[in-house]
Formats: sequence, structure tokens, C-alpha cells
Amino acid sequence: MHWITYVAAAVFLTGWAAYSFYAARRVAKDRQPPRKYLPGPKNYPFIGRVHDLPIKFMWLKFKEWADIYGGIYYTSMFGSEFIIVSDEGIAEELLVKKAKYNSDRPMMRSVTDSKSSEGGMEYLPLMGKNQYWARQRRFVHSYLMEASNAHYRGIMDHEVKRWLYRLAVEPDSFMFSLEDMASKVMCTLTWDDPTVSEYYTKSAWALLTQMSPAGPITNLITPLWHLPLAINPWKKAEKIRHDEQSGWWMAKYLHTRKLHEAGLARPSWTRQYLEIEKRPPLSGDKEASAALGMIALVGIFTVAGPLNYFLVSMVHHPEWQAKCQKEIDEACNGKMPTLPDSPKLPILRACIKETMRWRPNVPTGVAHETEQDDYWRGHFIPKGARILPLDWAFLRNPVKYPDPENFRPERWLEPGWPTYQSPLTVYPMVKGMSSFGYGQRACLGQTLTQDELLVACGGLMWAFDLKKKVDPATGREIDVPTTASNSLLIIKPDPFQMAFHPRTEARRAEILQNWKEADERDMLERRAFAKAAVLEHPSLI
Ligand code: HEM
Repeated sequence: MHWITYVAAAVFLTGWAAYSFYAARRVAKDRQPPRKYLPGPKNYPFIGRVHDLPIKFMWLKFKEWADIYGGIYYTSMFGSEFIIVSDEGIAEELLVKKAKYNSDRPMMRSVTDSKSSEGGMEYLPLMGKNQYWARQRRFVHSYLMEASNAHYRGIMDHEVKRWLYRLAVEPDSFMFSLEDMASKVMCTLTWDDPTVSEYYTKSAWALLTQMSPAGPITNLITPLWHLPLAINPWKKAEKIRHDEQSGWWMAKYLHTRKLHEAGLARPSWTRQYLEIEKRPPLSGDKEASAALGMIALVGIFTVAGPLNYFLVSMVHHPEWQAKCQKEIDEACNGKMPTLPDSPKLPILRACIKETMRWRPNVPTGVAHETEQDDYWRGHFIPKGARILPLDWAFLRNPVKYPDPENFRPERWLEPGWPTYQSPLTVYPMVKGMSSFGYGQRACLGQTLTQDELLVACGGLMWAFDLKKKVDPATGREIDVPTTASNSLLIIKPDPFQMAFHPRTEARRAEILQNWKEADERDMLERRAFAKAAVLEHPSLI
């Protein structure tokens, strides 16, 4: 046969195969029932529901719609599609059972390479479901577990003692010292350097603001992000923020390496990493400095949220304060509680957990992005949609949490409440709460949060009676608001005033003495370590 005949036959067969495939698909499509869509408020072309979705307290509007449209509904904003889930069972179905393709993250437009799709490798919680996320998640998980097994080397006890001392001597700056305590814990664990806590807290808030819908306008009106740099204030500001933060991470990392090489680095996560640098689980210095910096960063504003709200709930509920204090005094023989006391402190644990239920600090939940088209009970869920597990609504489900608007720690302590679990030596525990998210993206800091809250809130109850402050001019108590907060992704109460009365004069003396001893011991330990290093390496002198 002539070669032209072969070519003609091949063209004919390919065309015929393509036509048959197309025709078969059309027939299959025609036979499909029409798509069922999720309920939801009417969405207008392009803008969706931007006009009536407030930036402030967005979770309240989402909950309002949930009460109308049910446990799962659809809405959109400027082309971004949202599936709002307010039923915990549905969240489990979509984010745990279907985690395989519902565990990506949406792009945070105003954060530089938030998903690490361009190889940034910087923000684990924001990363897309890529190779960097997989290895950094394993890395962070193992470091947090080891630190917990080692009881965080006493760092939490040490920093809580410092905090109680600061509350006793300068009570009015309690919101600063509270956050600074959480920051010092993380900076010590990461670099053995509590002195950088204040700077780092600011850096942490800058990132949180940058990634929140209530942050730069470019998070909502995303096309603005693409304006040329010369006339784009948002991009310029983000470049400064990003470069400063990643430069600082690298500087801390390299400084610790220098100390380590000189034998002068005490234990920290960074030293732990440097010890295995020759067979690293990460790709090198850049990734390591960012992954370590990120663990430290996340642990600041997250833990500070429930701590702030614990103050609010206790000021409003002196009866529960008294119960916590009695429990601690009896179980700890008058000493400040530490982690091993936890099984003996169910009332304290119930008050902490109820605080997190009553005033969740990630009320909208953190979005997962879908990686393929899917159906939920016949309703279409498009690829690229953001599934929002609405924690505010989960924790206000009146069937699981009767009397949801009120602070009722007894729901965790008394049989008969739907959430009661025994034994009380173990339950209630905050680990596993819906607030920590779902499936493959579930929070890695649950144990650290639980432990730090126990030591910090236990210390507070041991040390102080928490009260409303009295206005000296009017003699009236100053109100402590229960709902005023910012509207970032992770929230905290707006600044408020309150009073910290040491429970007795003797307790005040003990608070001061505890810190004096801890501070001296810490200085001695640091000096002894440096001395031993010099003896081992005389060249250091
Ligand atoms: C009250 C305290 C905290 C709350 C409420 C909280 C909540 C959350 C939530 C909702 C997520 C997203 C889960 C999801 O997408 O389904 C998350 C992720 C994460 N959290 Fe936490 N968190 C807290 C404390 C911490 C702490 C103390 C650390 C570490 C020191 C931490 C580290 C992380 C990390 C690394 C991720 C990212 C996981 C991933 O994307 O794979 N968290 N957290």
C-alpha cells in the first residue's frame, strides 16, 4: 500500500475515535439528571454576597445564614466560592472522610506565596497540599511531640512564674504580659531566647493581619493586588513585612548555629535540627529557618486567645473561680499547679474548655480548598471551593450544648449533660475540640495548647482573685465586655481593664519569691552551661 493510504487511514481512524468519544460523552451528559445545588442566599453576578457580608464579626452573619439555610450552604464573593458548614457531622464527612481531596488551602492573596506554590516553603498552616507541606507537617509534629514528652523542659512553669510576678507588680499591662508569656515560651522552645519575645509578637500579629479577610483590602478585592508595584501600596507593604520576617528567621537560625558550633547553644528546636543537619528532613537552611520560625509564631496568638477569654469568663463567674481555687488548694497542697497535677484538676480543665467553647478564638474556622468536583448527598460542590467549618456554629449547637450562650462548665463535669465524659481524671480535655480543625490539616499544637493553658490558668487561679476594676472617680465597677473583639482570623478581646488581687498577702509574697528563685536558677543554669562549654573547648576564651 502507498504511504499516503496509511496516513489517510490513520487520520480517518483518529477522527472517528475522537468523534465517537465526544458523542458518547454528550449522550452520557444528556442522560444525567440536572445538577442539584446547595441552598444559600441569592448570589449576584460577580459580587456574590459581598454587599451584605460584614468584615467585622463575619462569623455572626454566617451563623445567621446557617439558621436559615441549614448545616451546609453555598455563597460566593468576587468569584470565590464558599461552602459554609455549620453541622459537625457534615464537616467530618467532607473534611475527614473525604480528606484525600478536600485538604488544600485557598490562596491568601496578600501573603507572599502563601501556598508555597512558587517554592516559598514559609507558612506551613497556609501551604497548599504540596511536598513542602507534607514534610514540614511531619517535622513539626515530631518536634511538638518530643517537647511535650519532655514536659517542655520546665519552660512553661518558668514563664508562668514570671507572668504571675508581672501581674502582681504591674497588673495594668496584663494584656501585654499575657501575650509576652506565650511568646517567651515559644521563643525559648525554638531558639532558647526569651529576650526576643516582644519583637516576635509584633511580627506574628503582622502576619495574622496580612492573611485575615479583615486585613488588607486586597484579601477581598483581589484584583487590586495586580496593580503595578509603583502604584500598589499593599504589595509594597507586604514585601517589607515578608522580607523582614524571613530575614529575621534566618538571622536567628544562623546565630543559633554559631552558638552551636562554639558549643554554647543550650537545648532548643533549632539546636535539635542543627544536630541532625547532615541528614536533614528539610531542604536546607532557608526551609529550616522558616519552619522553625513558623512553629514559634503560631504558638503566640493562638494560645493567647483562650487565655484572654479565661480572664473574661472568670471575672464574670466568681463562683467558678472559687471552685477552681478550692480544687487547686486541695489537690496541690497550696503549691502552684504543674502539668503532672492535671488529672486532679477537672474543674479547672472544665473552666478552660468551657471558655474555649463559649468564646472560640477561631470562630470562622480555617478554610480547606477542594481539589476536585464532588457531590454531597447529590448536591454539587465545585473544585476550588473553600469549605469553611464554622466553629462558632458548631459550639452553639443547642442539642450538644444546651444553653449554648451561657458559660456552663458543669456541662463537662456532671452526668446528664450531653458532653459529659468520664473518667474525670482524663476528661474534660481540650484536645480534639472542633476548634482545632479537621482531617489532614488538623492543628498540630493541640497538646501544647492544652498543657500551656493548664499551667497558666492554674497559676492564675492559685495566685489571684480576678475582679472587675473599680473606677476611682465614680466608685463604680468598670465593665468587662464579653463580646468586643477584633475580627481577624484568630481573634482576641478588645483591650479591657480588670484587677488582679493576690489571694492573700502570703500568696503575694510567694508569687514574688517563686519568680526570684526561678530567675536566679535560670541564670545559674545558663552560666553553668557556658562554663562547662568553655572547659570543654578552652579555645572559646
Ligand atoms: C487555642 C489554640 C489553637 C487553636 C484554636 C488552633 C486552631 C487551629 C486550626 C483551626 C487549624 C486549621 C485546621 C484545619 O485546617 O482543619 C490549625 C492548624 C495548625 N495549627 Fe493550630 N491552633 C491552636 C494552637 C496552635 C499551637 C499552639 C500551635 C503550635 C505551636 C499550632 C500549630 C498549628 C499548625 C502548624 C497548623 C497547620 C496544620 C496544617 O495546615 O497542616 N496551633 N490550628
